[in-house]
Amino acid sequence: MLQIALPNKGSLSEASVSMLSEAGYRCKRRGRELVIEDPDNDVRIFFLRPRDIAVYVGAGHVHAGITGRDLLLDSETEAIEYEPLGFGRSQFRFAGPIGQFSSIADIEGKRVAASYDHLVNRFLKDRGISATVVHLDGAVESSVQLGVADLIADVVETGSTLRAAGLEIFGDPILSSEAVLITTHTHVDHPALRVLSRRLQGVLVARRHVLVDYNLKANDLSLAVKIAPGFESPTVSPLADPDWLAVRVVVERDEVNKVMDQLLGIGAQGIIVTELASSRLA
Ligand SMILES: Nc1ncnc2c1ncn2[C@@H]1O[C@H](COP(=O)(O)OP(=O)(O)OP(=O)(O)O)[C@@H](O)[C@H]1O
Ligand SMILES: O=P(O)(O)OC[C@H]1O[C@H](OP(=O)(O)OP(=O)(O)O)[C@H](O)[C@@H]1O
Ligand SMILES: [Mg+2]
Repeated sequence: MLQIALPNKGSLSEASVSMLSEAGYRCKRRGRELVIEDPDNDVRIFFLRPRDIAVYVGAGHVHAGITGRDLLLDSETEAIEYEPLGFGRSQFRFAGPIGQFSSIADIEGKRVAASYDHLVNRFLKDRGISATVVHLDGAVESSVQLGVADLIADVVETGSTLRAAGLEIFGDPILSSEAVLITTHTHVDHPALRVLSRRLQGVLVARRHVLVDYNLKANDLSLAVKIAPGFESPTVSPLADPDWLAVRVVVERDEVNKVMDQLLGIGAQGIIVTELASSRLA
């Protein structure tokens, strides 16, 4: 039975459950259940603190998990990134009071507040900078105002928490993070992990694409295929009127409005867009 760990709270929690549900696993909690059995898929799901997931997976007791790349790297365990999952994107960055820091070199000799101490210590060591990392559990942005640190290193998404604390980012990002599927070298070839990964990829591809249907004069088909070639080739069906065709094609979500404008430009009619629920396209 494949054992999977999901975040029980925090920014990645809801999105992890949604993604696994869309991939066909039973993982919606009715109350505060810590473990859910999914006998149909031969899977057991554990809800654990986001920071602890790499620890359990790294120790080999749980075969796989979803956590942030930043938490994985900070954990310094045996856990490895299996694949990125395209949500929970953030950057891990240094920030200080406005106007006081401009480059990483300015950190020398200063106190850096962080919850991700290993990540920060490694980054500074690699650059030959010595500084004191002050460990805090959260709300790191308040540490400068309250006098326990000169600057911080923390997760930044919109930047609004930083701004509210009178801080600004400086220097290169320490890390670009997102939710990742993790495992260990021991379990990397587990057949059920392969199935999980294929299903998650199916959800990811479906999220990135939409289905476009339209009618077109048969003579214009080659122009339409140039505009939207699809994964392999569009599906073309005859209409009752022999001069016209019905075309169905998969299009990247980000491109769909441009594609519809161009199809309209070559005379396509009745263009409609449909969401994909899941896929096995790639
Ligand atoms: N605002 C955010 N936007 C995107 N991802 C975030 C954000 N805040 C945290 N994360 C990501 O979520 C993970 C950490 O989860 P989070 O901070 O929500 O949980 P936590 O800190 O353990 O919980 P809590 O903050 O309640 O103690 C990290 O991988 C981080 O990159
Ligand atoms: O750039 P923003 O969109 O403002 O988001 C970043 C903030 O979100 C996270 O805090 P979280 O809610 O996890 O609280 P915590 O610091 O107590 O962990 C992170 O630690 C930052 O404080
Ligand atoms: Mg947090």
